[in-house]
Amino acid sequence: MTYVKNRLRRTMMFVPGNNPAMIKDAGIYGADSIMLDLEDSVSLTEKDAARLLVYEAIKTVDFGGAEVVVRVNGQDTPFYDEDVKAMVKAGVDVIRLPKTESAAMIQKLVKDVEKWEAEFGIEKGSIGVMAAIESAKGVLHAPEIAESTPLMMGLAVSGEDYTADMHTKRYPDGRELEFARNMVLQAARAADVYAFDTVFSNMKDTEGFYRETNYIHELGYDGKSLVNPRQIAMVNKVFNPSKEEIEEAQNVEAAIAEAKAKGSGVISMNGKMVDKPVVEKATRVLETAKASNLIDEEGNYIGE
Ligand SMILES: CC(=O)SCCNC(=O)CCNC(=O)[C@H](O)C(C)(C)COP(=O)(O)OP(=O)(O)OC[C@H]1O[C@@H](n2cnc3c(N)ncnc32)[C@H](O)[C@@H]1OP(=O)(O)O
Ligand SMILES: O=C([O-])CC(=O)C(=O)O
Ligand SMILES: [Mg+2]
Repeated sequence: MTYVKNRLRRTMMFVPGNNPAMIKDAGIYGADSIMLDLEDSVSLTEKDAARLLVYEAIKTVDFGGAEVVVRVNGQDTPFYDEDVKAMVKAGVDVIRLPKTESAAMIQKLVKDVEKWEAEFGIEKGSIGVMAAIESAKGVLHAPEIAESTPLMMGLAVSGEDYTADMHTKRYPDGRELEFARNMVLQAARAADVYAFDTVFSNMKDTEGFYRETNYIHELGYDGKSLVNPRQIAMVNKVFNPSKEEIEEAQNVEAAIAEAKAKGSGVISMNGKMVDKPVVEKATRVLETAKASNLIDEEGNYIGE
C-alpha cells in the first residue's frame, strides 16, 4: 500500500483498534477510507495489544481497496513512538495525528515517519499524514498546520474534544462548531489538502445526521469521519451528484465548448450565465461522478 494524494475520500470510518471482529469485516462496507484507531477508542491497558492487532491487520486483512489510515496516540503520550514505528513498518497509507496544535507537531511526525522508513527500507514519501484539529489552539494554527509538509493529506475537525476545550458541548444545529468548521475548511482549501468533518455519534438520529452531512457538504468539505458502517450510504447519498446535477454539468461543458468554438469565454444557458467558475464547478461534479462510478468513460449515467 502506498499513499495517494488525490482520491475519493467521502467516508473515513473509525474502527476501534482493539476489536478484531470489526477490523476483519471493516472492508466490506465500502468506506473510502478505513481509520484503525489506537487512540481514544482503546483503553490504556489495551494500547500495546491494539497496536499489535492493527499491525497484523494492515499486513493481512483485505480492506477491499479502501485507503488505510491509522489514528496513533498523541505526541504527549508514552504510546506515540511505538505507534508510529509499528504503523510505518506495517505499511499504512496515512497516519492521523490527534490533537494537532502546531506545524511543528506535524513536522515531528514526518521526521519520525522518515526515520522509520529509512530503518525498514521503505521508500521515503510512501506514507501520508493528516491532522486532527481538536482544540482552540489547533483551530487558530490550522493554516500553518495545513501547509506544514508536502505529505499533508488533509485536516479533520474533531468536534468532541474541541467542544470540551471550548467549555461547551455538541448541539443539534452545530453553532458551537461554526468557527472551527469554517477555519479548518479555509485552511485546507488554501493548502490544497482534504477537509473532513467530525463524527456524529447518535446512531438513532438519522435526520440529524442527514442535516449535518448536507450542511458540511454545502460548505465544501470533502468527507466526514464516521463511527458506524450505516453512516456510509447516507454520506454517499449526500456527496454523490444526482443524475440531474450530472446532466446539468454535461450541458455546461457542451455550452462552453460551443462558446469557445465561437471565440468566447461566456455563454448563456437557459437564461443563466456560463463562464469559467461555472465550468470549474461542472468539471468537479463530473470528476466526482466518474470517481464514484456514476458515469462511464463516455459520460453515460450508470448509477442506480
Ligand atoms: C470521539 C472519538 O474519538 S470517535 C472515534 C472513536 N470511536 C470509535 O471508533 C467507535 C466506532 N464505532 C463503534 O464502536 C460502534 O459503531 C458503536 C459502539 C458506536 C455502535 O455499535 P453497535 O451498536 O454494535 O453498532 P451496529 O449495531 O450498528 O453494528 C452493526 C454491525 O457493524 C459493525 N460495526 C459497527 N461499528 C463499526 C465500525 N466502526 N467499524 C467496523 N464495524 C462496525 C458491528 O460489529 C456489527 O457487525 P455484525 O452485524 O457483523 O455484528
Ligand atoms: O475526529 C473526530 O471527529 C473524533 C474525535 O476524536 C473528536 O471529535 O474529538
Ligand atoms: Mg478526539
